[in-house]
Amino acid sequence: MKAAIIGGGVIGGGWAARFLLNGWDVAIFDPDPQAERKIGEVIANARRALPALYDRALPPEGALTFHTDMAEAVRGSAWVQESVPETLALKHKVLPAIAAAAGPDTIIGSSTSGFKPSELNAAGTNAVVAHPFNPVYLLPLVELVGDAATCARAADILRGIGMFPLIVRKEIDAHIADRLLEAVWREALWLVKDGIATTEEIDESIRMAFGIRWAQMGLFETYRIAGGEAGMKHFMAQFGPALAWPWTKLMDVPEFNDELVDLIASQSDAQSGHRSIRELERLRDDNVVGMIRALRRSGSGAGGVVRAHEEALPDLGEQGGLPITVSRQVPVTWTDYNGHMNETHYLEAASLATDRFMEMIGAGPDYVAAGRSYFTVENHIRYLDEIHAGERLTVTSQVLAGQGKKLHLFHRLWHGDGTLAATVETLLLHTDLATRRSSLPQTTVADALAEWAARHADLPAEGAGRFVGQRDTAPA
Ligand SMILES: NC(=O)C1=CN([C@@H]2O[C@H](COP(=O)(O)OP(=O)(O)OC[C@H]3O[C@@H](n4cnc5c(N)ncnc54)[C@H](O)[C@@H]3O)[C@@H](O)[C@H]2O)C=CC1
Ligand SMILES: C[N+](C)(C)CC(=O)CC(=O)[O-]
Repeated sequence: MKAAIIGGGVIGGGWAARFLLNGWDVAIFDPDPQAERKIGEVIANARRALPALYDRALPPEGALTFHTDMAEAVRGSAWVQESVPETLALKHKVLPAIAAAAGPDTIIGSSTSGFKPSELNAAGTNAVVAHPFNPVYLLPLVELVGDAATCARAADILRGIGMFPLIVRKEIDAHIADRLLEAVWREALWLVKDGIATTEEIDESIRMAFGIRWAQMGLFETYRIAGGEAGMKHFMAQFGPALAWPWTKLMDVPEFNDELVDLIASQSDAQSGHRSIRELERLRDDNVVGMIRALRRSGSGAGGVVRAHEEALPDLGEQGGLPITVSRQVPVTWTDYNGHMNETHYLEAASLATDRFMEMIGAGPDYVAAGRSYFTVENHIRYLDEIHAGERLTVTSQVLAGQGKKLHLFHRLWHGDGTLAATVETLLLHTDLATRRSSLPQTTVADALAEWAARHADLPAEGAGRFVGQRDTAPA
């Protein structure tokens, strides 16, 4: 599949990374002579961050091309994303040119932060608003506004690249999220202009409290809890009167002049000017990845979107007659001060492979919830090669023995180029979770395991059965 990105700035670069890292070919048109460098830097950040959200590898990256002719970039694309600056006159120039080169089924999305589809399409085009959030390669939300059938097709494509389409029921200036953000932004500008707070103090008030709350429950669910046991009704009764109090200056907008720009910019420089924008982007990305990963566990918000996307990724398949039990990219957080994957994560990869193998024999989460599981009693790890951040790591699992209470596995950790990086030999015992003692597995599990053991019995397992300090013997 091919996507064309028209305008490769902050948002276009993010869209390019999102499509590319999900296996789409991406063609870019942007007249800025620096566009290729800038987009390259955004994609480098995305390669570091996006795969770290997943426990499985994303599809192989697509091909990235840059074009000096917009029609050439657009031709053959299933999706074209207009991301030129936010002026209606420019969008009116660019959208008809895109439409002229696009196929009849091509989805044309506009990243506009605030224009309505009826305004964008005044010249007879059929674009829908596909409004993303920065960084587009990490944050899932895309507000879709426009023709219902096109939005439904667009939503399917966006889910396929790990995003969360929110179809806006009626067109309105600034859609949903930007209306909320604009309200906070206006209040913040007032607070700075009136000398109530600095830019830094306002940021502290957000990140130390409601910013964390909003990421996992939003506004209404958060306030429902704030109503105590009586819930939302009590919350409304207590704080409803504040609507009539001077708690907001929303429509009383501060005058936008050089004085306001200089005031905000100088405080922002004092607050964050010691770091480059790319440094700040990496800090933001690491924090966002950590938060979304934490949300994966409960499936709340963006964590649920990543989990659903991961479950829809293609099956892992086989390698050399053995099942692939892990296929993932190595996150930066798995590396250490020696600049390679830390020893603990070799075991983590093997442990994930064991979990997957347990699922394959019918001893997955439901079996465990019913009171039975396998406990590891011994591991032997051979560290054969360094593994680096960003690499695609594959684990294959071989059954060495699988009778009675015993499950003896031999995991091989492979580099992306197919060379061996490590082996982990694991012995597990089937356990009754109520008594915490070893026990026989249920027949269905025992049968499935016996089948795998028979299938793997004649396969070589060089390096298995070794002990610490054992010397390599010369091959015969
Ligand atoms: N920056 C943000 O936080 C967000 C911006 N948006 C929307 O995304 C759109 C783009 O905004 P940014 O990426 O922030 O702007 P930007 O200024 O970073 O990038 C715009 C890019 O468009 C290129 N460009 C200018 N004229 C062009 C033309 N005729 N054809 C092709 N490319 C052209 C520029 O060279 C530049 O690289 C706007 O509609 C904006 O409202 C949406 C969500 C968030
Ligand atoms: C400031 N903004 C209106 C361009 C913001 C957005 O449109 C979304 C975002 O990423 O905050």
